Amino acid sequence: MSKLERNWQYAEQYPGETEALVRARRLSLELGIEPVSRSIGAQLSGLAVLTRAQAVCEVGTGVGVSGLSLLRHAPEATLTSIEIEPEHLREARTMFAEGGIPASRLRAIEGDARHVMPRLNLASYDLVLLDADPAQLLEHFEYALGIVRQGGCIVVPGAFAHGRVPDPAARDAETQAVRDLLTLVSESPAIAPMLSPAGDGLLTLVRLDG
Ligand SMILES: C[S@@+](CC[C@H](N)C(=O)[O-])C[C@H]1O[C@@H](n2cnc3c(N)ncnc32)[C@H](O)[C@@H]1O
Repeated sequence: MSKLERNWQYAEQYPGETEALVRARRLSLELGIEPVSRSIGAQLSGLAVLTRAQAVCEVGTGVGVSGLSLLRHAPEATLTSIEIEPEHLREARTMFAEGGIPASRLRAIEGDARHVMPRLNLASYDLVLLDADPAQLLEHFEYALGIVRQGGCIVVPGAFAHGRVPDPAARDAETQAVRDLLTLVSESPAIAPMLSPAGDGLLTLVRLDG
């Protein structure tokens, strides 16, 4: 194992998780839903604190690993979580309830993010997580840009598309969609982008303009 791989592995194993997170992660893997990695979960928890999050939106609930992470250290925050698969959302509701998240802090919306996001209030979210279908990432990003407040963040796990983004030979549509987003935000004067090698890559975008 190279030094970089050892560093990465150490960072992934370092964060502690609550029992609820351990349970949700296990269920997620059993159901074949890829949850955010432990280090990304820890970064989501920290970002919710740093942005003083009160309103958080996530696209791609899964069974709740990212959502539980987002709410972990932000007791004031409520989560609007969008999921297209009813079965995933049903399991997630159970995981949130078992994790002690009261129903008042969770607005779980079943539906396609492309239909739900345009109905959300503009410039009113402190933090928006995009973790659904990579092929729809650019579309989700455009909506996210509309609903995040100035100084708030849009967070995109999977920014390396399973390691394919840095590989010039990888030219599939999903990889290309992530590359297109990386290029778009790096050229935008309205966004401060940060790309971390945590998990499968975590892209954090701070909205700068009014
Ligand atoms: C990678 S999993 C999310 C994992 C979750 N964020 C976690 O860390 O536990 C992606 C989820 O997005 C959902 N999804 C895919 N396309 C969607 C869409 N257009 N709108 C809403 N949800 C979608 C899938 O059903 C799946 O549950």
